[in-house]
Amino acid sequence: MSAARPGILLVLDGWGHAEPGEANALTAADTPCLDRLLGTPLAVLAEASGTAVGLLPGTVGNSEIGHIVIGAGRPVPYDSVLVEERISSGALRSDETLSAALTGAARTGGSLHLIGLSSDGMIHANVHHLRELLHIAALFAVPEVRIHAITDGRDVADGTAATYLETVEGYAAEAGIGTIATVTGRGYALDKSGDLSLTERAARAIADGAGHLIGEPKDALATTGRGEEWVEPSVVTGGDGAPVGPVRDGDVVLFTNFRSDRIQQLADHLHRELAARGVTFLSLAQYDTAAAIPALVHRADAGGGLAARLAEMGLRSVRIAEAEKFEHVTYYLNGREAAVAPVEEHIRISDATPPDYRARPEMSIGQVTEAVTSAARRDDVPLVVANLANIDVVGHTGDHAATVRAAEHTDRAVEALCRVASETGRWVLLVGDHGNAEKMLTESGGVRRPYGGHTTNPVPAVLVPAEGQRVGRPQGAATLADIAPSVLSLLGVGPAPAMTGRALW
Ligand SMILES: O=C(O)[C@@H](CO)OP(=O)(O)O
Ligand SMILES: [Mn+2]
Ligand SMILES: [Mn+2]
Repeated sequence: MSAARPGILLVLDGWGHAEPGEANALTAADTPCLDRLLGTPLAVLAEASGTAVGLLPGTVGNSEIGHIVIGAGRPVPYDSVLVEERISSGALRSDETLSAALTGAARTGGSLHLIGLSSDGMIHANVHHLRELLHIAALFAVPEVRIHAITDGRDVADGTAATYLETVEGYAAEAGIGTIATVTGRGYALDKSGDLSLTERAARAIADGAGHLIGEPKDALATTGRGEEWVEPSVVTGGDGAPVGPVRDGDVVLFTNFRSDRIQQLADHLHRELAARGVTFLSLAQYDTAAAIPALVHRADAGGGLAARLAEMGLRSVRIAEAEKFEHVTYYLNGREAAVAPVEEHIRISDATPPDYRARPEMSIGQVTEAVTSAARRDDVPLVVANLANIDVVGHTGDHAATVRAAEHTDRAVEALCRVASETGRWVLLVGDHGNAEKMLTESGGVRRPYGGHTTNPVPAVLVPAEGQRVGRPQGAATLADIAPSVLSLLGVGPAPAMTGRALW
């Protein structure tokens, strides 16, 4: 353990590692500061995807599990793994909550509505889970199942939604039950910025069958000029031209995303309207909704990590991020603990209207940098934790040039913060939470497409020691589980008992 020094933990969101190449926006960018840091012996590559962080093997990393594991100091089984286990073991078929709801629907003639992201991006959902859910609905003789498909274009390449809709229709045909009733882009249905005008468009299509009327589900894909994330809320109509599946009193609604943060806004919006009409609400995994929606699969405990240790030792930390990543440096880093410990201060840099990030790759990084600087200048704050969102958020646009600029803005911010750290006797630990911008192109069937999704690549983790601070070189393989023990060691504190990671420096 090194002598205690205050520090700054900087999460560069979406900062993955890959060899230089046409797809790599990070190596294409002019980033002299980051390049220098990555060239020091104190830089290491850390695993941030798959089983190293509690995901299924070969699954790309994501911000939630990335920040959960950075905070926990150990891999934590993610909701996708827990859902997968309940489905593949067949246990979901005998789930009491689900059985009661479906038995009720079969008895009263109610419909089951399945609402979720229709892709296998494995960040928010897995469309293949519908196969089991439709099979279970058939087992319970539910009279009809309406599928409200949400198109992706963010976790998976654009131009793939038609394939996923076909997959859903194939599972419905195989189960002998299920019709796609609405098709809506995730930009509307999975908004998390609080823009309820977007949520309302999705809710009107799902709840009332009000939206762009279409004959076939795939007809919805022609409604967008800006990628499948923005397919207009569309309603499939039957031969008589009437919508095939609005929610009616006494129906059952089951949300099929295993990740909460983006679907919870729609879930709460629909619950406010429909629960009073005797509609039963369920979610496949546990959600952080205002409404109490029974979950079929419960979360693993992610507590007992960095936040608990800092509170135990009375070490104050200031957490800083833009709105897009604020929950990540607070709620998720704290192990999905909503209570704010007395030794924590949270600063949310809120951007009035989320612009088209391609036009503003700098986002609000200037304000974030200012907030980190003023916290670093305080001597009652041993730890400042911040997330620089640009590389991931702009990376999700799939726009290579904009992402290069986002990386360059990030580089200038890191350079400024390293200078502040040096002036204030602090170390700086930089780490990615998963990859994104190092892969901006994908290829399938010989066709190359822009790709804004995450990767399974390792992420850089690099320490800039405080003036005169003696540290060791990282040895052996590293994962995100090693970050919390490293931060605690640099603060002169031992790891929390539950931590399986180790101090890298
Ligand atoms: O934007 C999101 O919701 C996901 C991608 O779907 O990214 P992240 O895990 O970085 O939040
Ligand atoms: Mn992220
Ligand atoms: Mn992301």
